[in-house]
Amino acid sequence: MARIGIYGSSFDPITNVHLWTASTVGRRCRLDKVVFLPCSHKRRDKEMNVADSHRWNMILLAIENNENFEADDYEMNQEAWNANTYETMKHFKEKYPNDEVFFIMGADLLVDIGAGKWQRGEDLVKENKFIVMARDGIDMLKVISKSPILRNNDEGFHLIDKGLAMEISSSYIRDEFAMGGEPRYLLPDNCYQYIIDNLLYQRE
Ligand SMILES: Nc1ncnc2c1ncn2[C@@H]1O[C@H](COP(=O)(O)OP(=O)(O)OP(=O)(O)O)[C@@H](O)[C@H]1O
Ligand SMILES: O=C(O)c1ccc[n+]([C@@H]2O[C@H](COP(=O)([O-])O)[C@@H](O)[C@H]2O)c1
Repeated sequence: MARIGIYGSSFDPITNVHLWTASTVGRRCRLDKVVFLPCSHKRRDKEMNVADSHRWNMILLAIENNENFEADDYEMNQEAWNANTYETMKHFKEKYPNDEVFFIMGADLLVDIGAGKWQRGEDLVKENKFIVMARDGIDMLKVISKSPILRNNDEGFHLIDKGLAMEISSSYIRDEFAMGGEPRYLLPDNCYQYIIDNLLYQRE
């Protein structure tokens, strides 16, 4: 039985922190693979800044030399954005029926699920396992104990403190490109070059 982590994000663009957190979690939780799952541009709660194809191509470039990393375009291929993580996890548990599947996320998302902001949040928590990475300023145990949705299902949460609060956000990189800055060392070289070649994240 393999252990598989599903890492969902907009990856707009993928950054070195996405890669570093994926490899840290992979090692610490003995995952056989981490699946990078970009969300669809049809998502209603967040607007994407470049086409799905660009976000997808950059993920492929970023993970090309790591045999434990894979990308999956399941959410990008959904007809409409009726998708949510509950349905996505159902899909992956069906795709890997003999394996153990985890959803990987930062503690900021634990706060959102606990506050009831996710679709079918209670079912999601009841029926799935999560690897939750600490983020500065968030007390994960307190978040769980204070949320009725989370506290009665807390055996599904594997809490990880990466030991280093490295923060590189996609929005910071986008802003740097838009303002003529130099975010070169915050993302893989080939992704940086892809952005330059395709004139992405430029000022309007
Ligand atoms: N430094 C970090 N430590 C732990 N988890 C992180 C870190 N950065 C991002 N994550 C997690 O990665 C996932 C994807 O986050 P997201 O795509 O919003 O990243 P982002 O780079 O902050 O994007 P944006 O700036 O566009 O909002 C979420 O689960 C988030 O909690
Ligand atoms: O299922 C939901 O209701 C839901 C609400 C917000 C975010 N998510 C998922 O959480 C992951 C990270 O989201 P975000 O906002 O950090 O890009 C991504 O895989 C999203 O599809 C899921």
